Amino acid sequence: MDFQLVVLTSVMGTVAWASGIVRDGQPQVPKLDLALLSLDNLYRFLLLFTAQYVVAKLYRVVVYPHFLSPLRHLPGPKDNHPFFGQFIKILLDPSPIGLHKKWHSQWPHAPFIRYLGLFNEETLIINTPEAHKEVLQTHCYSFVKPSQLYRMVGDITGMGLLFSEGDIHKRQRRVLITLFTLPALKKILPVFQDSTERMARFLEDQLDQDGRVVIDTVDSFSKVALDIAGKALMGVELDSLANPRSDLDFRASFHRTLQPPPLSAIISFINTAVPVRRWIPLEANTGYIRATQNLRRMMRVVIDERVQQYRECKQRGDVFESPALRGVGRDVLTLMVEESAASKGDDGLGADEMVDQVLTLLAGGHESSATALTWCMYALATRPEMQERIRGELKGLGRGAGGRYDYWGGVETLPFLHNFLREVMRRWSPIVLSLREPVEDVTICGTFIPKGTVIVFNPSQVNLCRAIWGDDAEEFRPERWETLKGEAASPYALETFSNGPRICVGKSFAYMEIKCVLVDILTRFRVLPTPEVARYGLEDPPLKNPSMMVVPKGGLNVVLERLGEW
Ligand code: HEM
Repeated sequence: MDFQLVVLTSVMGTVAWASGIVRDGQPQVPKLDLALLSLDNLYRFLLLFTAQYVVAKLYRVVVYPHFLSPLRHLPGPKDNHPFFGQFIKILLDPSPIGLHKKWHSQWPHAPFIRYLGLFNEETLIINTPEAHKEVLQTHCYSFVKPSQLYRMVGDITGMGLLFSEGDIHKRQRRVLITLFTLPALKKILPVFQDSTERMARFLEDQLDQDGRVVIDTVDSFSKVALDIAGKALMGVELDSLANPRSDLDFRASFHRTLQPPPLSAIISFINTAVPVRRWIPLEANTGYIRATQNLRRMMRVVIDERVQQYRECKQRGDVFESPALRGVGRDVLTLMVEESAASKGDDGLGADEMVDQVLTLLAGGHESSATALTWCMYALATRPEMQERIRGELKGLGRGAGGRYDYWGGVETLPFLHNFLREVMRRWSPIVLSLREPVEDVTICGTFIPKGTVIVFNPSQVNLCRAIWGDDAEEFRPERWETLKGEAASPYALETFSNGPRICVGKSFAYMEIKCVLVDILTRFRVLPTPEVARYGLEDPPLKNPSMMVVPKGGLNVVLERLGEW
């Protein structure tokens, strides 16, 4: 914005200077010179531009945040770098949420904590349940996702539900929410069960002579969750998807975008603050761009085929089933195509919109569910008594046809399993943060927030708050969910899936997926810590930073051991 404004005023200044509107400080009759594009005028322009740009930046970086901003008195760290604020400290911290947590413990009751980001950009962290409620629910549509957030993941998702705003968001949400209702999930469940059973059989095949296998949970569950998502969201075997014009198949492209190599992750981190993506010719960056373009092309092929197959099937008067899921169940894309075909007026989704939506669901759901599964495995490996408790609950359930547990009347109702999972979600919220900015000046919990201020929504800020969860907030204690009291009983005390009109659309889908995986693992294997994990004990392993997910640095290995009869 500053840049455009300064260019405009510099052009106007150059014209005025060159054509003699102002000379010796006196206004003159303008005399337009046809040779405006001369070298002299270029020097004049550069002079005016540099002078004005430096003044504008000094104002933004030094004067406004330190002396004029109405937010400058809010609580927050003051040990800022003169130009980079807390940016470098956040980047170099051992945890992506470490400094946020530290500031929260210093100011637990402040609705917002203010810190300065890159070039001293003022940033507010939502800090209390009340402030979360106001931003995410009461004033939800007074806030939008800022361009920084789009630059984090928008290359992958496009303008799907995650980034649409206002009436477009409400319309898309109406369509997508129907795909995650209980009847829809019941159609999707067999696809999950099919996939998780195949995963368990695959793991059994990997066991050594002692009946053991070591798995890197981060890597393995990322693959498992992507397989499940491929089937459950798109009705395809991901290994069958490739782009003939690229050496990266779907899986590799997805991996390249969501788990980038370190330099690529750093470029992505910088790109959220300053849009440098287009200008960096390094392979670490161009590889990322190629991978995102590749994903979109492959997705478009799948969707065009699905729409075509659906139309042909309807013309024949048959019930449509995705070819890869015949006799198994339904996938979200098919439900989306059916819903769009049946919808009246403008509610249906076009093919481009479907590409955005499916990639949004895939990006929104895959890595977050995989990360939650990693933390489940970590919790189980370090707390064997909890494995036994879940097995004990499963023992009480009967098995139906094909040896499968009844899900809705059985697995879904197991209290300890549910509390275990809720505690995993609280203790290790997979998502590091999301962003908002107000589209107009707003006052939230008595704090005046000017339009355009960057607002950070970090679920762990309330999930781990001692004032809400007690002095043992950092402990992993599923039992706490049996008797929630006071503020902990409020839905705003747990922000892992957000709240309000933009609450995660895939929350029940994620719970169902994770429970299916846990059941298949815990009924076949004992989960044991590797010596490295045993060394961490009940302390968290080191975390990856920068990262969009709260995930162990360099992976996290556990041992799966054949269980035998139990
Ligand atoms: C453990 C797993 C998951 C976690 C922790 C999680 C967390 C979240 C959070 C915090 C948001 C709010 C983001 C924001 O407002 O900026 C969100 C939104 C969203 N999530 Fe999830 N999610 C999970 C699984 C899923 C799954 C499985 C899907 C899809 C299949 C999904 C799809 C979405 C979508 C589409 C949105 C945008 C909703 C909207 O803006 O209306 N998520 N999720």
